[in-house]
Amino acid sequence: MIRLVLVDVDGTLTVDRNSYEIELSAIESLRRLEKNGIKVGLVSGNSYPVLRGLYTYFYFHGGLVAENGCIVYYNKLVRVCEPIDKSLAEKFSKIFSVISSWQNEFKCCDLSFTPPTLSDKMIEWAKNMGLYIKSSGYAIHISKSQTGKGIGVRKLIELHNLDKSEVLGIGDSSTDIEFFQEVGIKVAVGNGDEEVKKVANYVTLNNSGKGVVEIVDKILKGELDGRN
Ligand SMILES: O=C(O)COP(=O)(O)O
Ligand SMILES: [Mg+2]
Repeated sequence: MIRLVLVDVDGTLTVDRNSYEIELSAIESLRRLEKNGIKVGLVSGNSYPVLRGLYTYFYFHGGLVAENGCIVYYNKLVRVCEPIDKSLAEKFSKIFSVISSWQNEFKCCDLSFTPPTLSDKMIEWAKNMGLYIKSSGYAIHISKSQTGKGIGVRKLIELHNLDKSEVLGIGDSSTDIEFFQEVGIKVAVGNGDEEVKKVANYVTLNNSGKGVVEIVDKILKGELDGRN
């Protein structure tokens, strides 16, 4: 029985993968889940203040995982990663002529940069610095420990006292692969990265936010957890 649905933000709740426009029908759909007793949570590389704001006003109650797994909130705030040296934001942006996100001021452990294109030189630099580097398709992320959304999702599910089989996750990019390893039912949106679709139990026909609407309908009809 699905008791918790965890949703990525950029590229999954938006109208498309290169957009910051929230697909409002996806929010309305997820609210229907909550009305049917299935809590909804957010999982993203965005900072805690951004995610807490979205979570509050979307009126979801399943908690959140911010900074690509490093910050977890569900009735209480838990930091799961080691803090990063914030001076790396300026260093990385100078070396690779990328823009340090305004959100980095409000982050502890995961720093993000645009444009999101990861180069071999960046990967080599991160390796030499002992840093973890990845791209969500919206931003490049560096962090100190081998973070990834999975460690935050595991903590959130623990705070819910649920089994992973009771949790469904929806995502679009390679940063959602670690997330998917911690949930029972893995859903990739139709326009998601090929590597995410490969590990998904289900790929929506629709893209991004419309894909969320599609999967919510299936959940409410009991089509995804063997109820019919
Ligand atoms: O890259 C980001 O900061 C946000 O991306 P996500 O919500 O898809 O994790
Ligand atoms: Mg995403």
